[in-house]
Formats: sequence, structure tokens, C-alpha cells
Amino acid sequence: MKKVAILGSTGSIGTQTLEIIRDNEDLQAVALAAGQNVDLMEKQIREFHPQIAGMWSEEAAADLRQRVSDLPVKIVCGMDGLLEIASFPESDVVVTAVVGMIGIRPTIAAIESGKTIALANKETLVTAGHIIMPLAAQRKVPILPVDSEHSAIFQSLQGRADNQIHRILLTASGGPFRGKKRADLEQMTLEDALKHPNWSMGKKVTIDSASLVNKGLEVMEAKWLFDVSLDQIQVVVHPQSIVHSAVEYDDGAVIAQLGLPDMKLPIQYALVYPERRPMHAPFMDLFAIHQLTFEAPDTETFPGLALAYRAAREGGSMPTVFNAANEMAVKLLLQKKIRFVQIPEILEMAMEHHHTIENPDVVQILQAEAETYEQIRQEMKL
Ligand SMILES: NC(=O)C1=CN([C@@H]2O[C@H](COP(=O)(O)OP(=O)(O)OC[C@H]3O[C@@H](n4cnc5c(N)ncnc54)[C@H](OP(=O)(O)O)[C@@H]3O)[C@@H](O)[C@H]2O)C=CC1
Ligand SMILES: CC(=O)[C@@H](O)[C@H](O)COP(=O)(O)O
Ligand SMILES: [Mn+2]
Repeated sequence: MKKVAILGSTGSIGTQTLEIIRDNEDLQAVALAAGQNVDLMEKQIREFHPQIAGMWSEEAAADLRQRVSDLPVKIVCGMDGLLEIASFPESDVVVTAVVGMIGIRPTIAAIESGKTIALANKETLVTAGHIIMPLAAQRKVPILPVDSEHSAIFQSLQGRADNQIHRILLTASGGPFRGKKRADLEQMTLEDALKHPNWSMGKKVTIDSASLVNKGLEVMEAKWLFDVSLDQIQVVVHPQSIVHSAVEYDDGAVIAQLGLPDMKLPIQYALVYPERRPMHAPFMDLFAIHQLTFEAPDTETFPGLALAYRAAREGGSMPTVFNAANEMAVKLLLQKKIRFVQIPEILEMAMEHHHTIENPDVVQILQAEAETYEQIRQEMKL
């Protein structure tokens, strides 16, 4: 039996992880953590019987504790609760499916406790990859990618013990605004940005896809996961989201992973790796898909991707500032306090203001995050 802890069990990745657990008798959910959705957490506890579960706020945890008082489950809250769930002694693997850099400390706690990491939470690697990757290597903890592109790259690398590859071809759908120009984007609303052409996902990553910031975060995620230079990662816009990414080898051979856009495959692959198991989902029909197309990203219209490369090349604390500014900008867009086109403006402003700290530790990363939020509040008079 493989015992699984899920950080973010009520979200898009979290609920799909539980669907995989439901379909595989040798997987068991032993620990669940979520933010505010007490109703869904109660249902999950009643179906999956974890030994421990957590909500972010004390009030939500108290409500949950009372609702499930008939069951033998420990209810915890806050960051201490997340850390306890991440390092819960019974679990073998921790699925990091919280959204945002709040995942840094629980991911470190899980690695320090020797857990295999199934990593969806890309913001943690973007901001703390220089801490996470060496720590995982030192503790001999595998970090298995869940993000669809990184899973595709990982699958395309099977059989290669080293990373002597020529390039990674990181595919991007282009999002709902592909083909539009800057003047068109001025008119785009939150509702427009939330209409991803191919994937059904949480709101934050959906907005990030529309701004191409998601691809910028994924470039940094790939750099850390596969130990390649930024020059070895090429973003390729592929509107059909069928080629989930590819690896180009030194002899020119390109190996890719293809399939319909469905996160259940990368989630299951991370949970049962190195096995491949049957999947209860529709399979790809190439005749129905008819054509696969590829184009270069438009970084003039979508400066978020160029800013991500700039932050990644600068390194140190700059990716944290890029990421924190984006987390705040997306929150403001979701609250309708800014327009979609302001996202890259906020990122650029935050990055210009920041003096990079080389090799920041966790305290410095969290401090850079807080300073970025404060800087944006001041500039935007919030
Ligand atoms: N969705 C997808 O298909 C993909 C997602 N990813 C990445 O995976 C991560 C999760 O994305 P997604 O599932 O879409 O996000 P969702 O917004 O759907 O889910 C986020 C989850 O995190 C929980 N959460 C939020 N804040 C806290 C907190 N303070 N403490 C504990 N739990 C918290 C939420 O709980 P609640 O709802 O109860 O508040 C929810 O369970 C992101 O980093 C994203 O970029 C990567 C590839 C694909
Ligand atoms: C499903 C997944 O992995 C998302 O991160 C996806 O990549 C979003 O699509 P685009 O960013 O390519 O639009
Ligand atoms: Mn992705």
C-alpha cells in the first residue's frame, strides 16, 4: 500500500488526485490539507478516512472538527498544521497541490521527513529551487513532476540516467488570448482570462496561462527539475495542447509525450512511477485531432514570459519577487481591482524596485515576498 498525503486536497489537482486514489486499490489517502472549503473536506474525510486533516484558519478547523467528531481523525490548522501533515509519519508520498509559494515550508518539511514529492506546486521550485533540489538530493528524496509539461519531459527522459540533452521543447497553449495584440488585451476582462481553451484548472494557474506567466514559471521549474540552463529551454506555442512537451537529444532526435489534455495521467504517473497503469479516461484519436501546429511565443504582447526569463537570468531573490508580484497581481485581478493588462506592469515595477539577494535562505525568500507585497500596496495605493 502506498500512503499519500495531499496538500490542497479540495483544489483542481487535489480532487483529481483523490479520483486516482479511488481507482487504485493500492493507494490510500492518509493526510489531507486544504484552505477554506470545509464542506468538501468533510466529504473527503467521510469517503477516504484520512488519519489527519487540516484547514488554514482556526475557525474552519474548529467547524470541521465538530462536523467529523464521530470519526477518528485529528484536525489541525495553520502553517503548523500544514507542516504536521507534510511530515505525517504514516505517509510515503506528499502531493504538493497548494497554490502559491505558501508551499515552500511544507515541501521542505516533507523532504526532511524523507517523503517522495509529487510536485504540482511550481511556485515553490521557482522561488526556492536552489534550496529544494540540493536538499532532495542530499536526503535521496525523489521529486516527481505533476505539472503536465514537466511530466511529459520526465517521461521523454526515461532511459537516460544523465541530463546530456540538447534542448527541452516546453509547449504552451498560448491561452485564451493567443493571436491578440496589446490593444486587444486592453478590453479583456477577468471572465475572458478565465476561459482556458483546453484545460480546466484552478483560477490562479488559469490566469497565469492567459498572461503566459505560467510558461515563465514553468521555464524556471524545468531549469530546477532537469538541471538544464535557460538557453536549453525553448517555449513552443502549440494551441492544441496534445504534445505536452518534448526533449531534443544531441543527435537531433526529439522524444515527446502526447495525449489528450487531462491531468489524471501525470498525477497517476507520479503516484505509481515507474509503473504505467491503465487509465479510465478517453484516449487520443489522431484522426479526430487532424493537425498539430507550432508557433513562437509573442513576448511583445505577453511580456510576462520575457520578464520571467529576466528574473531567472538574474537569479537569487529575483524569481521570488517575480512570483510574489504575480501572486498579488492575480489576486487583485480576481478581486477586479486591476485590469488584465496591468499584470506585467506590476511584475516589472516590483522587479525594478528590488535589489537582488544572492542565494537567499527561506527567511530571506519570505521577507522578499512580504516586501514585494508592501511595495505593490504602496505603488497601487491599496
Ligand atoms: N490545476 C491544474 O491542472 C494544474 C495545476 N498546477 C499547479 O498546481 C497547484 C495547485 O493548482 P490548482 O489545483 O489548480 O489550484 P486550486 O486553486 O484549484 O486549489 C488550490 C488548493 O490549495 C488549497 N489552499 C489554498 N490556500 C491554502 C492554504 N493557505 N493552506 C492549505 N491549503 C490551501 C485550496 O483549498 P480551498 O479550496 O479549500 O481553499 C485548494 O485545495 C498550483 O501551483 C498550480 O500552478 C500545475 C499544473 C496543472
Ligand atoms: C495543465 C498544466 O500543466 C497547466 O500548467 C497548463 O500548462 C496550462 O496551459 P498553458 O500555460 O500552456 O496555457
Ligand atoms: Mn503546466
